[in-house]
Amino acid sequence: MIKARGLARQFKVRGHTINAVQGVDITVDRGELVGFLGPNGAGKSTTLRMLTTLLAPTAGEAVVAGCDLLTDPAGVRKRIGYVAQGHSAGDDQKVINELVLQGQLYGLSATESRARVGRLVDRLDLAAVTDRTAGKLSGGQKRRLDIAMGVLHDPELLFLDEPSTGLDPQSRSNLWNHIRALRDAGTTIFLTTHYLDEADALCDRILVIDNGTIVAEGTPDALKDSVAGDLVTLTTDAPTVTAEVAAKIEGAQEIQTTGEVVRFRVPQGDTVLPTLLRELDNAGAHLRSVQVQRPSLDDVFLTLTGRTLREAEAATPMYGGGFGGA
Ligand SMILES: Nc1ncnc2c1ncn2[C@@H]1O[C@H](COP(=O)(O)OP(=O)(O)OP(=O)(O)O)[C@@H](O)[C@H]1O
Repeated sequence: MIKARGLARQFKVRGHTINAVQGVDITVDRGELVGFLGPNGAGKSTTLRMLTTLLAPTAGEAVVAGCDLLTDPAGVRKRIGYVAQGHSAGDDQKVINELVLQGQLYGLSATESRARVGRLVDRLDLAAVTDRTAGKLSGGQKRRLDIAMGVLHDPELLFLDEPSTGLDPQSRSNLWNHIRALRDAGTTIFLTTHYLDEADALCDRILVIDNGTIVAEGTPDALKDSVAGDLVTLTTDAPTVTAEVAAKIEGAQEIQTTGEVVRFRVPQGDTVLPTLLRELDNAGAHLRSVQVQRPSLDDVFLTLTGRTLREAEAATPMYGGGFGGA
């Protein structure tokens, strides 16, 4: 559904060249829900704007929804939906009118558009608010309205830019359900996010982007497995003996002792526990607690880039502050 090769975009600002996206390869299969994860300024929106024909690439090529991005941008536009970061409906317009009008902009007749809007507002839980003005909707309802506007023409491929930014936790998980339902109904979805939990909970596959380059790609579980392994934390009355026993466990690495706490990583934390507990018992070490944690996507980012996502975001230079929606 998406096949991009060497896609790149530079910006020239006051004599400086910004390499916002540096030759990314992206493959998304039909029916997938793929997340594009990275800190602010990593190049997510710029990539999305190129894939949706809104911004010309400086280099590279792509086929999007079966059409060539460079030679048939109109074909791409017809087949995709795009929900940008900002709220797209007019605040003083009634929801129903905005939606029907949007359908007509996509070339549907008024009757056809009304019928489709009727089905969509049911699916996206907006039926109760169609007579309200868009400005009176809650954050979650607004995002669902944005999505409704983006899928009125029934696109094969939907792009969502930071769909849940600014939503409270309940509205986020509700929105995720709607995004999953769209995928289950056959829409291929490519979304950007800088939330690890969103990428983890929602996406079949994740591409991690940092400084305009894709640094990792895989299912959330495969990405986590690529980190050194599960983190085992043992609190014990005999840390030295415990660390020695841990060192003998097959695959154990990064063994660290801090006071009474011994930590190490091992590929499958839960499967080594029985052996570990038996060996510790034989060695006379008593445990006060045992914890096994799967690595998080933040661990993945840390392993790949040497920074946590939070640090990466804090370090992102804001270029004059004027490119937020870029
Ligand atoms: N129109 C523009 N002119 C100059 N620089 C730009 C422009 N658009 C984006 N940039 C720069 O390109 C880099 C990538 O920006 P981009 O918006 O793609 O990142 P992002 O990962 O989407 O971040 P965010 O989550 O904040 O939207 C940043 O350094 C940004 O300042």
